[in-house]
Amino acid sequence: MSNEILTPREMAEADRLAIAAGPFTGIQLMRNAGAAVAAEVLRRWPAAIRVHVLCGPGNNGGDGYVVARLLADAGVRASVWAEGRPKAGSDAAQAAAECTIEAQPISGFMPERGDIVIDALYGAGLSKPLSPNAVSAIEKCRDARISVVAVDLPSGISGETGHPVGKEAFRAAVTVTFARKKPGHLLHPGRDACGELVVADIGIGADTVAAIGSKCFENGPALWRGSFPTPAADTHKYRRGHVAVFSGGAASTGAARLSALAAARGGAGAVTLLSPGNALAVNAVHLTSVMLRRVDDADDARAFIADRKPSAFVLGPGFGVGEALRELVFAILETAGSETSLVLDADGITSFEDTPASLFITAGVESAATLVLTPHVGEFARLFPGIAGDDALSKLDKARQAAARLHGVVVYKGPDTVIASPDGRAAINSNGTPLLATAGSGDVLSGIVAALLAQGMPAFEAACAAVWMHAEAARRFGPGLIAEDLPLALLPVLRDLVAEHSDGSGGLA
Ligand SMILES: NC(=O)C1=CN([C@@H]2O[C@H](COP(=O)(O)OP(=O)(O)OC[C@H]3O[C@@H](n4cnc5c(N)ncnc54)[C@H](O)[C@@H]3O)[C@@H](O)[C@H]2O)[C@@H](O)CC1
Ligand SMILES: [K+]
Repeated sequence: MSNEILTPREMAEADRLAIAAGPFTGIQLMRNAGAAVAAEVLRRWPAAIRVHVLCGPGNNGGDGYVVARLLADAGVRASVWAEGRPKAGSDAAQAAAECTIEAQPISGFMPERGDIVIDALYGAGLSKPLSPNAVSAIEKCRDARISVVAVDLPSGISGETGHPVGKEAFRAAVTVTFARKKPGHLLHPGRDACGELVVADIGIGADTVAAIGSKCFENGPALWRGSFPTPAADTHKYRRGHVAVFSGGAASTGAARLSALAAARGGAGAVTLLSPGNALAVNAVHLTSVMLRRVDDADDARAFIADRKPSAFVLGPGFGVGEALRELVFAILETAGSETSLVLDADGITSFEDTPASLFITAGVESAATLVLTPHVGEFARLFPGIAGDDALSKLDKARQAAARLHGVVVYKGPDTVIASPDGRAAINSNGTPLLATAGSGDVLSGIVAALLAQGMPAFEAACAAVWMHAEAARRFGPGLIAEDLPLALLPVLRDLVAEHSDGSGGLA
């Protein structure tokens, strides 16, 4: 796998293991890193005349000295501006000694429009806010609209959280990182600060990375294609899974129908809309292949479960917050069985704002149905206020802690959706698009998750696949997208996934 994400600490451990295993020593890895950055600069700006390299005191600065030396060797006018000096005897000190360009104090750095700047001030070792000189360098780059190439990470951004450690951070056009992406490259606002992200191979092997045992991945088909459902030739509709979606009352039925349609497009063999009596008529006029059944309360839900044995439920979209919803959740978790799943979204989450422990305890019982929760930032804070308010935690940490507390999968939505499983696995989604910021898009996502669960995909993989497909569908559809378009926009995405499954060509990365 090459989709593991390493925290800065895990990356330092991978460096250590790689150096211990050989063949590369620390300085050789640093030379490889610097060479990768210099090659990227020369490839993108073959006519670059003047390049400024900002070098910090640690190994990030060490990479910078290598870049400066190689660019000068290639005939570029390279200058070096240093903040602090590498510690004697360190790899960075050796890289600085091999660079014959005289380092000048960073306070004198003054780029001009058209220059290129290499930001090699701080990377994985950033431990405090940037100095006034470093902040001033950022401002000079911004004012002169300089193209910045960040080494490993834009200085000022935490590789762990993606948040600035102080108030300021570089905004790069390109960031070249090494071996694997770090959370800070994919979590906002770090993702935007990176510009285009390039992952360079510097000689740290896949087996070394595997030995680290990271349980965090970048979301994409490589993560879940092995369990993606493809209907067998002898299948029938109920073997492809039966999804049940709860409708709200007469004035709020649309959200549930969006979920239901998405569940059908997502491959569920049968979908039933469970509607209160007062909304049956309005639902009936809008449904064709989706079945309709009257369910007014938890007793009706239990009867439906005993009678039809659905494989996955969606509850929350447009339903209304309150006791009626909570009773349905308990009815499903307690009676549907551990082979079934419940996707709890929107009002389904908010309904537990005052009594979250009751949800966590019920979901934690071994025989309970599997729970997948899909909160956006506001809903997340309602259910997990302590976790949400802890500024030291990254979005990744927050989702993981929430999943452990919930005993279920958490899809913490946003432009950088994080999917976390109670077993510690997590994925950061990177194909998100602002096109999805449209009413009803979350209802569609819930329906896709349920469709994949109903077809037997494990909960973490189903949630990851649904998040990726949802965004991919929106991207391919493009501007003008509304939630109603999304179920149909899934078709080309599904077509490629299924084709890839059957011919093994790996058409989607
Ligand atoms: N062998 C290795 O370990 C490799 C490391 N690489 C590079 O090494 C980097 C990590 O190196 P380091 O761990 O030395 O960390 P950094 O180079 O990011 O910074 C560490 C140094 O900066 C100081 N510092 C941190 N924040 C500061 C601030 N805001 N103001 C002033 N000083 C500050 C620290 O006290 C320490 O001296 C990676 O980002 C990557 O660029 C690459 O060369 C690949 C190989
Ligand atoms: K940097």
